[in-house]
Amino acid sequence: MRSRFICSDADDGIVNTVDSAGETMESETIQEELQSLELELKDVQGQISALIEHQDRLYERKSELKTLLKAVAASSTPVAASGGSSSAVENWSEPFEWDSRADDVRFNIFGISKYRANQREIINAVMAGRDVLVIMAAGGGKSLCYQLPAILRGGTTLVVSPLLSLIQDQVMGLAALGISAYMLTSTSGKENEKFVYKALEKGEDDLKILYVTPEKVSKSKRFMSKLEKCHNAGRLSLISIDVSHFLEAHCCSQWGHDFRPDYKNLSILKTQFPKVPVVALTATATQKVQNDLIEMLHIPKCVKFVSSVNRPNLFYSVREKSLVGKVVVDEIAEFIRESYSNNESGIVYCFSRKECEQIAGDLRERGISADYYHAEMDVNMREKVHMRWSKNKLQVIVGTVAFGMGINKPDVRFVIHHSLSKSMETYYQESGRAGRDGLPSECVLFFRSGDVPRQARINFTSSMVFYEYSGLQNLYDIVRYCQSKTKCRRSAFFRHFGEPSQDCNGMCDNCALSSGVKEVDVSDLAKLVVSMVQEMQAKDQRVTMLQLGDKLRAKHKDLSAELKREEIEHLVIKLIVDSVLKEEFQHTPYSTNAYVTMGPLANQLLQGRKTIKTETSSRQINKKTKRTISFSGFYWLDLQLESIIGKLKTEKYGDRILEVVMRHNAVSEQVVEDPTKGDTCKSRSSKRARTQKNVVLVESSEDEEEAL
Ligand SMILES: Nc1ncnc2c1ncn2[C@@H]1O[C@H](COP(=O)(O)OP(=O)(O)OP(=O)(O)O)[C@@H](O)[C@H]1O
Ligand SMILES: [Mg+2]
Repeated sequence: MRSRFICSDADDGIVNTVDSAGETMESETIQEELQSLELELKDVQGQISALIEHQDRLYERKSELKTLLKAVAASSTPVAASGGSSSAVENWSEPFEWDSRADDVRFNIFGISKYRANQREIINAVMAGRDVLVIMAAGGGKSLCYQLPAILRGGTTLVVSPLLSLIQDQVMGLAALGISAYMLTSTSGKENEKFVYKALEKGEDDLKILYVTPEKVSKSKRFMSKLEKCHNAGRLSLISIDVSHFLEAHCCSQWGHDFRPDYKNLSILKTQFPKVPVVALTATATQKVQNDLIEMLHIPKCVKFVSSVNRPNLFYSVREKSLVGKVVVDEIAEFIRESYSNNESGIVYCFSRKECEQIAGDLRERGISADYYHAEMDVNMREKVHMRWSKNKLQVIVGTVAFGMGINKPDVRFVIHHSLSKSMETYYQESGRAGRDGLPSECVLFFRSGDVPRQARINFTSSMVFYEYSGLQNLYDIVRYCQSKTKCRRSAFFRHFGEPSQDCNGMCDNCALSSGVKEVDVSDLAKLVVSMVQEMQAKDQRVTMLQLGDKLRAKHKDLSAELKREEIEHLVIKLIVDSVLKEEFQHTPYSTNAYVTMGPLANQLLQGRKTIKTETSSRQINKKTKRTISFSGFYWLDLQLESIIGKLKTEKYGDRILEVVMRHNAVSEQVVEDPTKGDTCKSRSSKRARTQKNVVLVESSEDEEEAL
């Protein structure tokens, strides 16, 4: 019988029981229990910190949603139509003494027959000497809002614009209209600089509009002293600041946005020239960013005009991206050939410079006139490609997102994303390069779950750690946009920009095509995935999304039969987006690895308190059907009709014309629906002709009766 005595170790209160045989059997079991306790404690502490982090996110999201709610409430009251931050409801739509002069300049100099939404009101507020903040969709017509007053007000208008290529575009465009517009930038040469400085100082030469970059204002003392002279002589009549791209490219997020340093110094313009009206313009800005902008530019009393972010003429769609690169390029080439065979201009955005060059070459091999454009190219080469494309000598430009910022081509008919963008904001801006002339255009995004970690990794280099959370949430917003097979694509933009939802008019794939989408409960499979991550985490093993998929299929042979790799990837990404799993990044000097770990809601799923459902769709977007449906909807034809035969005739004859077209469409659709009949290429060409004819514009002619 073994005697036992007890020694108590007062420090940590652990009681050691020691067998008289000197052997400490229990202590081993106690040690083991202690170890598993330590492990479990570690796990629980991990979960607690994850839950606290998740709680922080929820608080942030809650305050963000409250801001959105205020914005939505504000935008539904009349005063907010102009969003005036001034107390009194000012009516900028009433007649003003400059109306006839403004109409004359608008029509005879700019060749514009009528104002678009908000343009006249904005021009009136600027002419009345008010500071103005303009939020207007890409292609909405912001430039007219300061260029027209620049002519009416006399003196010199200073325009601060973010990008050299935008400035060149604008100066060229204005010079072509006979307006004396100049630029003062790193590339504008000594002669030009001499002329501009003399014109600022003396005022003898006609200097209507002067374009500079934000750097010029914040860095050049000489420039500011010349501008002072112009102001002191009473000739500085207006300051326009194009604040699109004022956010750091890497984090367009209302949580962690940061202004480009040179923009922060622009408040000097209002401080130095308090009486000169400032008009700030951008395509997108959430409520919070708007407030920060007003503060940054020192225009607290400005009148705010917030137009809808809606781009009714754009058809948004998401396509599944094949694992095989060649298949993706074939699909892109076929889409362009099928739908845009008349050399209509388009952009293909790629993830990296290498991909740009590869895809441009592949498209050329498939008979598409395409070339690439990225920041590493020699400047002249880049200019040449941009020029050829602008002059329609090149149909498709294949660029990285850097390209999007510099172009103003109004007739871009399609924007294709070969990979997903980094956020809803950037996707809105990049896709917004399409259809700036207001005519129907298409925005297609090729989505594959495997691209998500790549996008996340590339965006979150080590210097990005601070923005990691907000940047990730932004990336997950666009992943949700891509993964949904039922939610209207447009509504994702309204939600992101805090705007009440508007009717899509069938101008997105999820609205245009019959549903045929089913929800499937995949909670059991999700539990297998999460348990596998849990086991590996317990053994301190890290796993990437790809490795997880392979391990799962290796472990559950029965699964691998019916489950394709991309379906597992799709599920893992969905679990990450739903906070059941989490992406963690390990930054090394050479690369950033994205690992999958347990998320804050993992246990809810494992304990059966959460279900996971994915959407499967039997529907295939038949290119032709989609084209016919999307572009023959009454909405879009109505839109075209009005821009061709004007509002009055559309109201008078529009329905009858649409009826005729829809009747033709119905015929062409039957042919489209059963391509098996006869020789498809023959019927396709006759289909194309008919489809093309029906979608082609109804020419405006005096004898409308003829067209019926
Ligand atoms: N009232 C109008 N009627 C017809 N076309 C217009 C009108 N106003 C502007 N446009 C044209 O629409 C196109 C886009 O205008 P603009 O470049 O000013 O857009 P934007 O709002 O600056 O876009 P972004 O945000 O992309 O810079 C231009 O070709 C311009 O001439
Ligand atoms: Mg613009």
